[in-house]
Amino acid sequence: MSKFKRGLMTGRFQPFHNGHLALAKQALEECDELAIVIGSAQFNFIEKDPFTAGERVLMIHAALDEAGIDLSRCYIIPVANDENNARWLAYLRSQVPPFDALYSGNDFVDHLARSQDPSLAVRKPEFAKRQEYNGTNIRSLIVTGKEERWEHLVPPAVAKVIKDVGGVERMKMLSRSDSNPAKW
Ligand SMILES: Nc1ncnc2c1ncn2[C@@H]1O[C@H](COP(=O)(O)OP(=O)(O)OP(=O)(O)O)[C@@H](O)[C@H]1O
Ligand SMILES: NC(=O)c1ccc[n+]([C@@H]2O[C@H](COP(=O)(O)O)[C@@H](O)[C@H]2O)c1
Repeated sequence: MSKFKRGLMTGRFQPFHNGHLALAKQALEECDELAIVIGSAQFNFIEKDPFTAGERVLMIHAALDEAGIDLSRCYIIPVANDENNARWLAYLRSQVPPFDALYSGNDFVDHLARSQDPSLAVRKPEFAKRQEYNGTNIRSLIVTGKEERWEHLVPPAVAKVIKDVGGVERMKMLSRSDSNPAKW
């Protein structure tokens, strides 16, 4: 029998990389089911958040499928941010199926969750190659580098989605100050 009925992991997944996949596998070893929450779902087409929530759903679904993970055990749920951090956990619970374990290596998320429900189990990931498997690093390599510098850091299915949606060109465009509203 699993330790938990349903785990939840949250992240922006810009893009979903090998570290995220490792965390999903770790959670699925301990939980019957896993909810993967796509946070900051309302943001897209900006440097830090280049992909839409829908594109991130495609990435995660394809990566789990490619890894041979039983998709019937997984829920992929985009959730827009709530401006009120003090009620974040209650807000999150209103958007997702019930969960009894939260998987997060983010200290801020850990702090918010524990302060709002001291009984919730918060599980830390065993970080996989944190310097390389890191969204900020991967976005920077996509913008400045060639395919061989970033492709091995994401599941092959994710690299395909990034290319299919024109993600590389989009990110290069967003990095140029004249085409990025955030830099106007
Ligand atoms: N290399 C990794 N191995 C295991 N878990 C990871 C790894 N990188 C991130 N995570 C975890 O995945 C979740 C979502 O992380 P997040 O989307 O912030 O990834 P990130 O790569 O740190 O992104 P960014 O650099 O874009 O902020 C968090 O709980 C985080 O701790
Ligand atoms: N107030 C909120 O809506 C709130 C608070 C904490 C985390 N989150 C989300 O949880 C996710 C976790 O953050 P990391 O991707 O940085 O681990 C983020 O996507 C963020 O959007 C949202």
